Amino acid sequence: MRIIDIREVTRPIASPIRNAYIDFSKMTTSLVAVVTDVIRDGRRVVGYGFNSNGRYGQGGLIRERFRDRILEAAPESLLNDAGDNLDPHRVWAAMMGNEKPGGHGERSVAVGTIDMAVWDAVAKIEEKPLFRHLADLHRRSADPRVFVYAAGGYYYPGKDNGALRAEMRSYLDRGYTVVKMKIGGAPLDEDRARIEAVLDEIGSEGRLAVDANGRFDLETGIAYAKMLRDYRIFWYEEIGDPLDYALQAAMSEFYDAPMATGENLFSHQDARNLLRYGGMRPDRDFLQFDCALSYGLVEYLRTLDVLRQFGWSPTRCIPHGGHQMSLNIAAGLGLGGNESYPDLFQPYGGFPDGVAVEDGHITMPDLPGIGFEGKRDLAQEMRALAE
Ligand SMILES: O=C([O-])CC(=O)C(=O)O
Ligand SMILES: [Mg+2]
Repeated sequence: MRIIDIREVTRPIASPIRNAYIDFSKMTTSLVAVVTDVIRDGRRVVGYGFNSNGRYGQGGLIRERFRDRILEAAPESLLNDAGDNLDPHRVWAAMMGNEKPGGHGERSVAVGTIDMAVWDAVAKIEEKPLFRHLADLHRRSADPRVFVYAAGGYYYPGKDNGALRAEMRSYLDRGYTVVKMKIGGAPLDEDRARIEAVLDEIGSEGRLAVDANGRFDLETGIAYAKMLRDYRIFWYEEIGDPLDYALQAAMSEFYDAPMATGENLFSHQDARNLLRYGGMRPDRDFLQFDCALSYGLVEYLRTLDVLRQFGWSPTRCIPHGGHQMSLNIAAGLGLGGNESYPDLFQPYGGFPDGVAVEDGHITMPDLPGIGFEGKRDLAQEMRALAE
């Protein structure tokens, strides 16, 4: 068996929203297809992947470097020992030939996108849901019930606190128990009023997380920490620059309640530095590394090894990104849950059709691969690329 083609198309996932750092008016994603010569159920097996929001499509890098390295490798060098399936670790090594260490920037997004498609193909060839394949590989039992929270609460033109409240109410109505909103894109007093409006709306029906998207310097981060201490916030996310570990460490002197970060760390080495130097607390904080932005699941497995070395449980991981790949990792390898954007970044985010959120959890259906084919609008885009 072999990979016969890798296709990429860059698609818009634009919307008029804004966080404390960027707007999404020109946001794109790379949709990738890894086409194999394997037939299952009378159809050619094609694995699909895409990058999550926040970084842009990576067509240039994929076409100039990573695609060709895989297609030019000896096909048998990409297979597992039994020769009956792809080995994602060997495909990853082929992609990363002639790449120096460090500099985990956009490259990690291109590789993560292809890696997602490779794992999708592997699980389809195994004729299993990816989460069951991962649990089997790691000799664990899968738990198809996964915690999910609703991310939104963006700034957008003309949005007042009434609209913000209605948005959060709609998430509770759809079964979520934790909702997230942006902070740091308005003056502190205005953000305090936004937070109070949301807390008033959700009452005891849900919990609120807040996300500063790396906007604050230490002084502002502390000012917000002092304000947030007045409320029972689910977590205080990405306070300062993602690589400023000293700032993150200092924050724990001012903020006892849970903090979260990691969506803009793109390698296990960066994750290790966060755990070494960031003062993160394994009994309460959350880690949000997103495989689709950070060299894929092959690298994420190394990150999970780093966590273990530092005494962290995988249950502290609730990845950024809202895609089904991380849902599979959560269900297969015991992460604490996954992000969800109920109203954004469609058709890429979300769950297979018919999967409902109940009491803040979804239950993964048994679909082959990552499960993209269970989501009609997404499957349509995917098949248009490769089938
Ligand atoms: O607004 C963004 O860039 C997305 C984000 O931080 C999140 O989902 O936590
Ligand atoms: Mg975030």
